Amino acid sequence: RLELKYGAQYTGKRTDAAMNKWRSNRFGQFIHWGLYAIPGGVWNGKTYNYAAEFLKSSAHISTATWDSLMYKFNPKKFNAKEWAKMAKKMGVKYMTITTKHHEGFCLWPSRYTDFNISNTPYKKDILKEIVDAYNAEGIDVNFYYSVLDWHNPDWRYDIKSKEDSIAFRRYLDFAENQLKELATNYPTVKAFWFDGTWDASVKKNGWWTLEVEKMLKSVRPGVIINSRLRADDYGSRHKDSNGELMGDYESGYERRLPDPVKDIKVTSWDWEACMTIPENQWGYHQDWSISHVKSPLELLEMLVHATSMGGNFLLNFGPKGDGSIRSEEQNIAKTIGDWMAVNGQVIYNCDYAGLKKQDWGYFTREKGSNQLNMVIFNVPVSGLLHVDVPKGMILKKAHFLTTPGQQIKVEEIAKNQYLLHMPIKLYTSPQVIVVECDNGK
Ligand SMILES: C#C[C@@H]1N[C@@H](C)[C@@H](O)[C@H]1O
Repeated sequence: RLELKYGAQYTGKRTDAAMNKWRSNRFGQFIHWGLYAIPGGVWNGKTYNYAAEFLKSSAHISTATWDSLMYKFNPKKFNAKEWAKMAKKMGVKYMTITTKHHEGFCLWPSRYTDFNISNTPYKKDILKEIVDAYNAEGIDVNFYYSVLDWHNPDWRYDIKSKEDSIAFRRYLDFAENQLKELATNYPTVKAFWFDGTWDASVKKNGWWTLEVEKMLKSVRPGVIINSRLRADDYGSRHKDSNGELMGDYESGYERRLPDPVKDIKVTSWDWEACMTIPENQWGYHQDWSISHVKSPLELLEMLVHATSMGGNFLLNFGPKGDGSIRSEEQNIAKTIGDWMAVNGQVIYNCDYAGLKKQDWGYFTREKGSNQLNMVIFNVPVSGLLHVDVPKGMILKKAHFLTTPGQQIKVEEIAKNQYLLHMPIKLYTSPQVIVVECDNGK
């Protein structure tokens, strides 16, 4: 093992109340909103297919031109309470919002840069409106913060000279001041979601990433930090040079999920996957016909998949520049919310059940419960659901979550092997079967 000054500060899962709440939340809404929402992936009449929040670089727009978008940011259709109500109905328990994305524009009236909401026609502290509206709906709010900052002249992609080092040190002080400002002025914030930390300049300053983690945890005790902030003494990210996870949960799953067999080890630490609805658009893009757009059922399966492996699922929304939510996103929120209203108990406060993955779908288990949840996406033509159980576990009774009075036949076919007999019919939404187990302990 290497002696590290800036490596993991602890091993194993945090078990304090704040982390237990973060874990039990399971389902979150990501919101990417900034100046990039105004052009929405189109510049001078040309549509750029790459992620809309990267339009400045895709269309080779100068910083001066891009930054002047600030004078156009005036979301007339913005209504924080409507956003929060939609999120509540979708069934999310937390929301992570981009306080500052790579463009450097701040949704809050930061005292450390003029490139912020107070200098837009909107003027008001829009971040506070959003935090208050979501908190009022009982939804926890987390802050996304990009360390990468295209606006700040002290930002550096690498440190190649004394001048770079002096400038970047100024930048790190600026960023730390902004983070302290966010943690101080928005006291209900529950977690910080760092991004834009992949460049050599940050990897060469692992000390700063630990200093920021410690500062935030002292300003806001219990606050949760993602692994993406962290670099160790040797520039190793997410996991330190001894292979230990840094921060409080792994946040490397971006637009992908761990494999239920090959990546089963993720069940031993906390993690979160963040997901776009189109293939790769985080900020609002005017034209979603340029790529596949995931259906509500595809996204619902990803949520269940994440829960089944002990992870959180953060589904992204990209509000328009006028503050409205596009109809496709509203429809997805409604469809997922309708399912969650009936079946949310197999997601919230649920975790990896410890059983072998089967083709028909996913197992989840509520913490401390002797009830096994089976979420079925692929009904076998035989109607027979195969279940391999760990030694000592006995499956007793089963029924659909929604019809507790109708038993489903549970047939033991061999040692630690069962078949559940599902009525053969057309199912048009994921089915949930709950199974009473005897864990033999
Ligand atoms: C690349 C990249 C960024 N990481 C995602 C979470 C989005 O913020 C995207 O712009």
